[in-house]
Amino acid sequence: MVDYIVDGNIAVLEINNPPVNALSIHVREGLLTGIQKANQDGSVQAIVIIGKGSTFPSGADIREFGKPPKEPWLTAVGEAIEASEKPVISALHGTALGGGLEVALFSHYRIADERSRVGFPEVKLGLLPGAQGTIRLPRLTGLAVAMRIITSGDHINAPEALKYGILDKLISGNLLQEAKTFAKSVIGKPLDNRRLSKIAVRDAATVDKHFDEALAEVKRKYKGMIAPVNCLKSIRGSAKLPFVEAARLEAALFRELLTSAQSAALRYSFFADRSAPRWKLPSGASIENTKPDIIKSVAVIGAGTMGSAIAICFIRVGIPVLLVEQNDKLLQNALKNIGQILQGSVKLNRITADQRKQSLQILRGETSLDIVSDVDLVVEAVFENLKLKQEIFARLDKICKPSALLCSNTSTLDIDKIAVATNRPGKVAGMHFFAPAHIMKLLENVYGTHTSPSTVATIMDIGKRIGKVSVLVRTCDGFVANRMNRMVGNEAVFMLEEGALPQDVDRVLEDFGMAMGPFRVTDLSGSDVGWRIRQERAKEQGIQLTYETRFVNGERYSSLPDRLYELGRYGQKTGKGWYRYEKPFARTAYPDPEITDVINSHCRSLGIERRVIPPQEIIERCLFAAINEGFKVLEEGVAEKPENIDIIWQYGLGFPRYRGGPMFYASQVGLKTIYERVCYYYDAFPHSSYWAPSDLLRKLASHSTEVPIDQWTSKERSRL
Ligand SMILES: CC(C)(COP(=O)(O)OP(=O)(O)OC[C@H]1O[C@@H](n2cnc3c(N)ncnc32)[C@H](O)[C@@H]1OP(=O)(O)O)[C@@H](O)C(=O)NCCC(=O)NCCSC(=O)/C=C/CCCCCCCCCCCCC(=O)O
Repeated sequence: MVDYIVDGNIAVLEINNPPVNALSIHVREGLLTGIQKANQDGSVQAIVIIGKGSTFPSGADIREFGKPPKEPWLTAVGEAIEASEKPVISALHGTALGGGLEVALFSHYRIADERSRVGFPEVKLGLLPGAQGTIRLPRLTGLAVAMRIITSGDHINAPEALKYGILDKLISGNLLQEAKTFAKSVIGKPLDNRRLSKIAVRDAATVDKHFDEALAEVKRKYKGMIAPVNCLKSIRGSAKLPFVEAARLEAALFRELLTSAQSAALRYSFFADRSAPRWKLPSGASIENTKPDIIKSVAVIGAGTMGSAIAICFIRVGIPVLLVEQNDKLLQNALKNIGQILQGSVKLNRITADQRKQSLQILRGETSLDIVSDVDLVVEAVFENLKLKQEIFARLDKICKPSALLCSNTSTLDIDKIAVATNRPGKVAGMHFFAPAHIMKLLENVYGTHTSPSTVATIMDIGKRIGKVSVLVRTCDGFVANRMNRMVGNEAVFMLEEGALPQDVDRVLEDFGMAMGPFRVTDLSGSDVGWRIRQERAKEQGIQLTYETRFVNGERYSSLPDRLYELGRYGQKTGKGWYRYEKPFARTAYPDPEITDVINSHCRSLGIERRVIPPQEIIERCLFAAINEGFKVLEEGVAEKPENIDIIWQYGLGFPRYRGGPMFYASQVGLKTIYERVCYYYDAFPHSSYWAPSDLLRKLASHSTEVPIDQWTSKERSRL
């Protein structure tokens, strides 16, 4: 894993641990013996550490965290590097991250390919750079820059790193050759002034000021996360304490993080990010064996808010879009809005004015569907109504070329029911974007019974091309996101009937870490949307909904949201919803005594006695109900693995990454507890049938020891 090569008077330690040269145990051992050997070898006068392949080490081996640590630890390896009697030069290329950058900071010199990047992304794993990164970096960059780099986890490009003093020299040619030449030039020079442990933090006197400012910033930006706070405490230690004591403090703060639930969740999320887009169908077709079609042009049908935002997703990566809207006035409005949104992106430095211009050049608005005959992919984004969508798909089927894929942005409707309207069900799929579609990272791609593997491969591939985190799910009512989130919404409203207020429910869930509570979310999207869907469904079933309706088909129903709709309280767009806003479209939500009155009078009129609902009950009823549904989603094969569900929640529903997602959270709570509480609530609320415990959950909870999350699907499902 570490090759020891001597060339003249230079020893080269070449790290060879693909794909990212992670500092696994054998790499650490190899580096340590390499340093020792080079120091004992009389012919060697300088040592170069370099990575083979595409990169210098990109960090510690994340898979080793959570297992019993194996010596030598990285700190011991680093201390041997720094103590070397012969100069050690780290030669960086690719991404020198985390422990990789720490190896470089233990070295006496750092040179780097000019295209390389460095950084300490540990905070994103709920950790800190625990091999003295927090106490060495400030000695090079000063406190403010070190605090920013370490608490953000951002990558820094090589020229910037040179400017901050992290690097000594940038290389544009052959890195190894240049490293050897550089090494020769420093032979015999004093080393103590190159050993960071011997150098003071130059702006140590200002540490309290920097600490206070940075702490306020991370508490605002990374609410609820402990790692950024520990990073700052450790950096403060670097300025206040002698080096050895600062290192001891860093180790203690690192250990606290390493064993934290947050780090476990973030490390899980790191691998879930990479695993979720890897799709596999029950037929065996998968990302490994199926080629995507290349999409060169797209039509978006419907130029409402959603359709316009979807169009932006494509044009900003250079894919031409035909935006079709039957009403010319709406179309012109949409084109104007798209221009404005892109102008906003220019102002925020997300794109250049030139990129905006190029994007708009490949956008064309049309009022006739006939124009889409030649596109490779159609994304339909009209109102959520099955009959309307079926009509559009039947027409598209006739107009579009046979190879074109026809996709719907439906958020709930069964893809199979849309596909039957066409003669190409293999080329029909769901592409469920989340609002606002040009901002939200998630794309829930949906396959139906007849969707072909190549259609799946193509929608997953195009998702990646437009920069989305794409997760594949099988069609069902609401797919994964809306199907599970419906339980949160239902329970939240039922708790209003039983004693809570919108702000109580939202506060508890936001304190848990959710980006927004369910009532603030409803106000954002508009309660008229849900009202229309409920009315449609009731009409389909021949049911008349009234304020007195408490059960629909034997299921508990609350008419509270309907009362709000009737009062014209649609949410932010009308300046009133579950909250009050200063004016329509204002963002700040204020609790509204009028809503308290509406809820109280609703309860009085229905004879419901109100009670105090404790925060734990709010968490359990919203999240455990969703988790139980998540197990049903796994059991039915709607989602292939728990990571897919968790990634959907993180990127689509604002679930805190530092809790992993609802399924990972369930694994931390313990499946026995979840199962018992689900049974308890099913007993208490038999008219909410979603509380019926999932068979998979019951099975997994019955094991005497917790079944690890990576075994929740394959083994248990086959035994059901
Ligand atoms: C930018 C990347 C490097 C590359 O990106 P890309 O090209 O897109 O490739 P990916 O798809 O992301 O990755 C390719 C595959 O590699 C896997 N991978 C990537 N990085 C790692 C890694 N660091 N470890 C393991 N595996 C990794 C990835 O999963 C892919 O595999 P697969 O295809 O999915 O199978 C990008 O990959 C990236 O950003 N990587 C992560 C970089 C990172 O986060 N680095 C920091 C890691 S943490 C770290 O370095 C910490 C250092 C401190 C160590 C402190 C030790 C102190 C010891 C003190 C002792 C305390 C003991 C206490 C115990 C006690 O007291 O008892």
